Amino acid sequence: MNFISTRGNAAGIGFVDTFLMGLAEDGGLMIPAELPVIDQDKMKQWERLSYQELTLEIFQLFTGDEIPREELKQLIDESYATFRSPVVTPLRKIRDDLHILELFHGPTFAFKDVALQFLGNLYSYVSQRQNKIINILGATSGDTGAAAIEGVRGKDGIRICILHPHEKVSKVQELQMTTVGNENVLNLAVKGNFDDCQRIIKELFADLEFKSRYHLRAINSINFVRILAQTVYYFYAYLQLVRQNPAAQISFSVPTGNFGNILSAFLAKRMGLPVHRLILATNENNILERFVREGVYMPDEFRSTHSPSMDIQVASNFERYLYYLVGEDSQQVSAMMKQFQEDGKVVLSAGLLAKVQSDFQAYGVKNDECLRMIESYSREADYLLDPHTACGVAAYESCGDKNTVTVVLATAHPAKFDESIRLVGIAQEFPADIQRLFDKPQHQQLVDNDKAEIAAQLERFFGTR
Ligand SMILES: Cc1ncc(COP(=O)(O)O)c(C=O)c1O
Ligand SMILES: N[C@@H](CCOP(=O)(O)O)C(=O)O
Repeated sequence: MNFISTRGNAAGIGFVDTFLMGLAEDGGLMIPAELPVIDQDKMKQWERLSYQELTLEIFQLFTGDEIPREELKQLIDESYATFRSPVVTPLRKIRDDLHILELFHGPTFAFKDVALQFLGNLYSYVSQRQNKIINILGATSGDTGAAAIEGVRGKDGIRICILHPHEKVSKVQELQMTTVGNENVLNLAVKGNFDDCQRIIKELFADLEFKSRYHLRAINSINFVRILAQTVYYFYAYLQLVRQNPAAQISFSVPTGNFGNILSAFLAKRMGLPVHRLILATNENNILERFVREGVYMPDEFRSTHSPSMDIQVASNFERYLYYLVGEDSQQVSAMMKQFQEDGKVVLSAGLLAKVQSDFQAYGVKNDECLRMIESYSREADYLLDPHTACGVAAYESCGDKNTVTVVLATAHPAKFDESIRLVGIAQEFPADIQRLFDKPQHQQLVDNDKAEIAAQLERFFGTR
């Protein structure tokens, strides 16, 4: 399959080169030149596949013959062997109308493991097969960083540097990233917020000379392979539910910050997955909710919330959605992104806004509402929600269709966000893998919110062999 940039200046690039490229060279984001369409017959054949088998089928549509099927299968099997659940992403029924898709059974207890265990193995594979230098640069609000580090720590030929916002991630997230003692890992704690971290790495990726000198690779969702790996769990959840009830109409409520998680759902739907409704759940950093409600995409004041991983204003994958919204017209996307750079906002026409509102329902969850959800689901359903999942549940409660089936994505284990859980008076026991982090030494460097200082750190870390 060929991949192109949302801004039109990269064309005819294969799967592996797209994976290595991360951000497109024209500053846009890579997407498939044409999305495959999966018909109902194919979907029926997929109904009884395991998670790993389904991943193989979906990935093969995108990798073509660039990765031999047996080798791809091995990469996938290795990636999901680290999960604590044999079905990888189990569904829990709360009520007839509500299921929770638990995406947190990977090594770092967050949904990011689903894609990043695979990306880590794929980087190793490409590094060995093509003798490529793999220097990974990423930004995190907490979960991507931990999962990416876990995916590559100690792997030959790979180094990773992760920027996280200092004192704006949870204690467990910080420990997961910074207690890793491997020499191929560098943690930079930036005196800023996640948007600052993401802006700086995007600027470094956009500096083509710097990017090529240090062989920079991406693990954030600017890398299309991240998005692709996340489409699988939508198919898997849907197929499990229609096997039990073939007439079910199925919706998803998706906690979203960088627009990656819900973009995967949107693409799955474009590929033929019969999704009834897509509910976009945000927190008080509600730029995406306002976009769906008013048709104006404009960052607001940054807020620290009980769901810190979604404390994001500028959503990386928004540009990919814009591309589909404007009918795959890369010139229009370029013009809109230029407008965003110059005026700090994108304003939609009434026609486009109507289209957005037919694609998504959106709801921004207030801090107190998030806590109320955690408390009431613990008391009434005996289910402990993490605060991000609680946003997904609150969004469903507010705008879901109770006569159909909605799947809320549980994007993290509650133990990762004990600071928020404790606020509702719930004491939880940590899984042993989390508890043991508290006894380990931490490795991180505090840096200013300054691109030049961070570039100098990268030169030191990636520049030596
Ligand atoms: C726990 C958790 N939930 C939800 C999200 C939102 O996912 P995305 O940014 O892909 O939309 C994130 C990260 O952003 C996260 O870490
Ligand atoms: N919530 C994310 C933010 C980065 O998003 P990504 O999907 O682009 O990696 C995190 O946990 O870091």
